[in-house]
Amino acid sequence: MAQTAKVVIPSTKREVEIPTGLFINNEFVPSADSNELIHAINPATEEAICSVVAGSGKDIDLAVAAARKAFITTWGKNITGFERSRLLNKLADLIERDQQILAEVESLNNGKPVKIARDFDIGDTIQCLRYYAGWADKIVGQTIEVDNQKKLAFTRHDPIGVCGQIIPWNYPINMWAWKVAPALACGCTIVMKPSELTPLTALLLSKLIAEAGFPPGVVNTIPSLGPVGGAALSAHRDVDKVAFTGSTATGRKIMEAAAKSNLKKVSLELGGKSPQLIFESADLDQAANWACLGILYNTGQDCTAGSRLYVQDSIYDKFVALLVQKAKELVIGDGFDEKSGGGPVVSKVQYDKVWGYIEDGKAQGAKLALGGQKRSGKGYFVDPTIFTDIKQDMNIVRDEIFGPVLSVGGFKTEEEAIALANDTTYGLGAGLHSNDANQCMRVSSALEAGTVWVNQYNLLNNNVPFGGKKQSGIGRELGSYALEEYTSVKAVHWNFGEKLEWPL
Ligand SMILES: NC(=O)C1=CN([C@@H]2O[C@H](COP(=O)(O)OP(=O)(O)OC[C@H]3O[C@@H](n4cnc5c(N)ncnc54)[C@H](O)[C@@H]3O)[C@@H](O)[C@H]2O)C=CC1
Ligand code: BAL
Repeated sequence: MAQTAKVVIPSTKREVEIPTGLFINNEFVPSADSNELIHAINPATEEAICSVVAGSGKDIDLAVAAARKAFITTWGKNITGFERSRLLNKLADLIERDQQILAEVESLNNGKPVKIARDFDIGDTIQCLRYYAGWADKIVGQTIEVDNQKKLAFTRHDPIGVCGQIIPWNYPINMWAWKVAPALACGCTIVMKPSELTPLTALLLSKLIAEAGFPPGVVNTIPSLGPVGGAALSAHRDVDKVAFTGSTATGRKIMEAAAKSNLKKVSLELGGKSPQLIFESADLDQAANWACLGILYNTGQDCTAGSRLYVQDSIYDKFVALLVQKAKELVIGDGFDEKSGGGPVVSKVQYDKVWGYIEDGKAQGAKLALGGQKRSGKGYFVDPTIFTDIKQDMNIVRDEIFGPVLSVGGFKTEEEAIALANDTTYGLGAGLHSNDANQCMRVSSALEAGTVWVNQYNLLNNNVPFGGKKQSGIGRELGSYALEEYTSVKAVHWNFGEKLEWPL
C-alpha cells in the first residue's frame, strides 16, 4: 500500500498527508510479514478516513530492537540531559506549529470538537513536553554519607531502558504526550502502540519526532491490534517497562504478561467510577457546572468521568433541576461544527456499550431525568443522559460506562456520603463541593481516590501527579512522580579508606 494517505478535512477542505506505515528508526516502513490493515473511521459520519498498516508481533520485535540499539548508542546514557531537553522543546515547538492540522485530524478520527482538541488536548500536550524538557537536565541522585573517614555511597537515577507504551483512543495526542515526555526526559527509548481506533495523530507526531532531530530508534510507533501488538509488547523479554492507559481488564492482562515474561516494570492507568458529592453549603450553580464538566467532558469518555453524583437530601430536588437544565445546554454534534461542545463516542462498539447501559438503567428501575433517547441518522451520538433514584447495585452505578451517562443519588449525612462514594472497586477520581472548609478537609482525606477535586472537577496539571488506587491503577503519571516510573535507582558504594582484614 502507499506510504501516505491524502485525507481531506471536511470543514476547510484542506488536504493532509498522513503517513500510513510503521515508524521504526525514523522511517515509515511496511510490515515485515503481514498485510493486515487498520481502518480509521470518522465516528461522526461512520465513513472510512484511510487505512494504516497493522503491525505484527514480528514488527514489535523489530521496533524493540531499534529502540534497544538507540538506547545503548545514541540515547540512554550517551546523551546529556541538556540535549534531551533541547529536543523535547523542539518537539513542543513543532506541535505548536502544527496544532491546527493535528486538531483537525484528531477530531476526524476521534470525533471530539476541533477547538477542544486544539485548545485543551494539544495545548496541554505542548505544556507537558515543555514541563518534562525542564526536568531532563535535573534528574539527579543523592550522595549518602556512610562513614566520613572511609566510605560514602551515591545513587544514580538511570533510565530504565526500552519502554512499551500502550495508549487509548479517548485522548490520543494527550496520552501520547503523558507517556513520551517523561520517558524521553529520563533517557528511555520507546515503542509506542496507539489505539487501533485512533492511530492517525500518533503517526503525524512520529513524523515530527524525526523532524525535531531525535536519533533513529528513540521513538518507534507500531499501530496494531491490542491482542497482537499490545500483547507482544507486554510479553516481550527485551522491554524493560510497559506503561498503559485503558481498561482494567486489559491492565490485568498486561500485568500478567509482564509477570510471566521478564517481570518488567508496569504502570497502569485504568478505569474508574468516580463520585462527586454535593453538600448543602456548596455554591450550587458552580457545583452544577463542575458536575456537568465531570460527566460530559469528552462525551464522558474520560477515566475520571464523575459518573456517580450524590447530593445532600436538603438540596436534592433543587440541585437536580439545575443540573438537568445545564446538561441540556451542551451541544453534542460533529466535531467540525463550531457549535459542538462534545462529539460522538468513538466507535460503534463504544456506542453499543453505552446504549446497553442506558437500557440496563431503565430496566433496573432508575428514573430518567434527561436523555435516554437514540437519535436517528448517522454518527455515534449519545446525548447527555441523567438517571436519578439509583441503587448501589445497579449496573449503571457499579460499572464504568465511558459515555455521557450520570447516576444521581441522595445522602443525609457526611458519613453516608463518604460510604457511598467509596463503595466501588475503583479509586481514580472523586470530587466534593462544599463551602465548609473543615468538611472539605475531612472528606478529601476520607475519599479513596488518587485524585480528589474540591470545588472543581476534572482539571489536571502537568506538575501534579495523577493515578489510581484500588483497581484504577498502579503508579503515577505527571509531575516529578512520573520520573520514578522511567528510572531505575542504582546505589554505588565507594570505599576510600577501609582496609579489609582477611580472613574474617
Ligand atoms: N482509563 C482510560 O482512560 C480508558 C478506559 N477505557 C475503558 O475500556 C473500555 C473498553 O475500551 P477498549 O478500547 O477496548 O480498551 P482497552 O483497554 O482494551 O484498550 C486500550 C489500549 O489497550 C490495547 N490493548 C487491548 N488489548 C490488549 C492486550 N491484550 N494487551 C495489551 N494491550 C491491549 C488497545 O489496543 C489500546 O491501545 C471502555 O469502554 C472504557 O470503559 C478505554 C480507554 C481508555
Ligand atoms: N483524563 C485523563 C486521562 C484519561 O481519561 O485517560
